[in-house]
Amino acid sequence: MNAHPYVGIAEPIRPTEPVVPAGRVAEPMVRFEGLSKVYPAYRDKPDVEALKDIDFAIARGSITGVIGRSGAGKSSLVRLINGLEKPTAGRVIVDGRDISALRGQPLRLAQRSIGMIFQHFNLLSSRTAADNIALPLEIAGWSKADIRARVSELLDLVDIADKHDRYPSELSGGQKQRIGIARALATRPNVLLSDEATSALDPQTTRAILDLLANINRELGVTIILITHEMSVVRQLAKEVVVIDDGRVVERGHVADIFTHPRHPTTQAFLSEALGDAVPVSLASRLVPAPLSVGQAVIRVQLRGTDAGDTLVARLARELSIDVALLSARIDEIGGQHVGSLILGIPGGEAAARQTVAYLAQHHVSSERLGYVS
Ligand SMILES: Nc1ncnc2c1ncn2[C@@H]1O[C@H](COP(=O)(O)OP(=O)(O)OP(=O)(O)O)[C@@H](O)[C@H]1O
Repeated sequence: MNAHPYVGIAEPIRPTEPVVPAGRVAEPMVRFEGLSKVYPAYRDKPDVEALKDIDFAIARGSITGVIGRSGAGKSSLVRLINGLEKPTAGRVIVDGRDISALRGQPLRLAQRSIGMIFQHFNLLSSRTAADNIALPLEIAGWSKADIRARVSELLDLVDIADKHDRYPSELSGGQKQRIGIARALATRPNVLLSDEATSALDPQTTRAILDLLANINRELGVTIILITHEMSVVRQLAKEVVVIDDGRVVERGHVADIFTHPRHPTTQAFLSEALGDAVPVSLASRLVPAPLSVGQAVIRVQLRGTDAGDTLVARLARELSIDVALLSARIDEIGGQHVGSLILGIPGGEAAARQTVAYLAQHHVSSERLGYVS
């Protein structure tokens, strides 16, 4: 029997050894308990501690983003959730069952209740869209008539009913990912693991796929775990976020809280990248480190969860009587709070620059002197 991770089954699996008594509403969909993963030394390569002491839970029906840089341990976490890897220590409980303890047929059955979507779609090029979606149903032994009905339902769900007979080579990236999503959902899994599923798509298609995933979560109640290195994906879709760095969970909580008040340097770096904190090239080329007799001090203001972002510059200018120049601005809203960065030009010499920095600090807004321009 084929053991592709995306393959599902027709009926809900009956747990053989439930860890938690049935009916416990609060039981999360996925729970990591003291989870560690070490890949043993190989030839001249030392041991790799890919995951260290992971302890957190993912609520049923939630959409959780797991974000981290390359090598942080995201793929290892995915492989531990769907039982393709065994933990070195600890365990992973999925839907009440310790998946890390399952082997053979019970493991294959459990894997079928976890849908997977991939960055490069992993469709079979020799099969049409409909036949790709049908594959897990064929493996699960559905009848031809049931498969036909279910495939047609799924094509409607992902909104590409007209592509039924098309081959992957005839489809766009977004359409291929829709097929991937339909295939992952074919057998009604409880959990959908998305492993960088939008990383190969353009921003507009990404948006459409994320909207589709949001609808699926809302309508089918499937728990979605989004593995990504892109903060924008987490921000658009997830309510909860887990930041992994060097195999450890370094921050975790509501997306709005974490991204408006990032504490760990990795989270701060994700935010800066997403918001484009970089100084515009035309400004950077004119910046000098020492004050000029005539010119402006250039100050970068970090808006992190302040609700006063929209009036801050106006108030600063009015209250300090300074002709503040707005040299660059990037403001976004996360959970109703302003997040972004402004680059201000402050004329009036050192005294005005110091006053500005003090004013911002008084209002709990952090700032940084970038230099001076004439
Ligand atoms: N099968 C393996 N054998 C040995 N080391 C591995 C194996 N798989 C992953 N690693 C190592 O474990 C660490 C975590 O890798 P992992 O692929 O989980 O990270 P990731 O966050 O998914 O990275 P990426 O975004 O680049 O895929 C890395 O140092 C990686 O080299």
